[in-house]
Amino acid sequence: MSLSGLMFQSASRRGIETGMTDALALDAAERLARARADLRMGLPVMLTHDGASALALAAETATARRVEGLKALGGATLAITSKRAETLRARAYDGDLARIRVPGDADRAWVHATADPAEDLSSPMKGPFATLRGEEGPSPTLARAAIRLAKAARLLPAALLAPLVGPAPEGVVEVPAALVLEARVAPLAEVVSARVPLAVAQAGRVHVFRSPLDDAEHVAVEIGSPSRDAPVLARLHSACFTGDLLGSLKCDCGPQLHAALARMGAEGAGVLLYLDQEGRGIGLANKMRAYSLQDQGFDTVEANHRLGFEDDERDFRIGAQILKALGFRSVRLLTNNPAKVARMEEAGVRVTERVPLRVGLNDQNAAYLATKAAKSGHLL
Ligand SMILES: Nc1nc2c(ncn2[C@@H]2O[C@H](COP(=O)(O)OP(=O)(O)OP(=O)(O)O)[C@@H](O)[C@H]2O)c(=O)[nH]1
Ligand SMILES: [Zn+2]
Repeated sequence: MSLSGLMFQSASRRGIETGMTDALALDAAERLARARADLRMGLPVMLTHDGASALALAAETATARRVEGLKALGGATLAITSKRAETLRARAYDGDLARIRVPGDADRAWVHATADPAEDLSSPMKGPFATLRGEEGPSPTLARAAIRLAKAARLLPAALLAPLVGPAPEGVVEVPAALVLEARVAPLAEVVSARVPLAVAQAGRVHVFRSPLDDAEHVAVEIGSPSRDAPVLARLHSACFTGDLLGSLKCDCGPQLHAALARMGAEGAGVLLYLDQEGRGIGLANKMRAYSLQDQGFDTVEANHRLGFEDDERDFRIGAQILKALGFRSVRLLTNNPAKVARMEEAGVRVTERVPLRVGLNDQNAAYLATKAAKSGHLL
């Protein structure tokens, strides 16, 4: 019996009116949250589109039992991004993604090895891969939604799908693909703010923002009492656990974070957004996978691609939304990344000045910074 069926039955048995049943039904945000959590746990989700449905598992968390269960439904497909397909030399007929026909003898190890580039160099004999085109298998829309959910769950961007006829199996959450693919900016709301005196300025205040659509927690650090009527000195800093907390020498994040705060302290005013976008939006585990690939000789951009990600998976509209929520309309932006300036302007936050932030260059990160300059347009 489906989950919604269960809820309906227990509610009606107790004579509770329809209003209560409605109150128990999952809304769009809850469905997405359930789907992300379930994929992380290795559970399947049901995706629907245009009258067709598929069961989907994240390749990374799929257990042997569930892989076999999905294959038993007939015609299992592994959906990967076109970036990953390039590395695997698999033909991508669907633009941004490729649907690989899962061979009859493929097991969990095959699924993992196809999704995860960790062993690409040590076992290069993967494939050849037969990819689907057109009407074959689960539609590109279903496959795309499954990959998008895996990314949102901070897993490897690959999903195993099998066609499903009939209602959702017991306990499996049903999610329309359109819900996943609709490009929406998370509606952020401030949860709380409190005074935090900082080394760089006694007058510090930390604001915490959350969205009902995901598990992210973004922070704004306000220094002094910046005027809302003039451009504020601002930094959009993406979380970097290794650089910000551990003092990693592989990037320049830690020194940038501290230099930005110091400058705001010196000017007596500013706002630093600490955005929950670890690893340019791919999450810490995937960033560490990228680091392993970098130790095999790939640069920061190539490593992202081999994993199946774009160079940069961040959504800077989040930063713009927080600035606006705090009442700021224009900024002097501390960054070396022209894309950040462009994204702010597009999102309706005026950037009156780009303030360069050149700190933290060392022997270990020189190649990383050079790659960002050459491939991602960063200004040195
Ligand atoms: N995927 C990936 N992420 C990385 C790597 N090195 C650092 N990062 C992440 O890159 C992000 C850097 O963030 P920022 O410093 O805000 O952004 P930026 O694009 O470098 O721009 P500015 O610093 O403003 O010039 C952080 O989320 C880091 O965790 C890497 O090799 N791979
Ligand atoms: Zn970093």
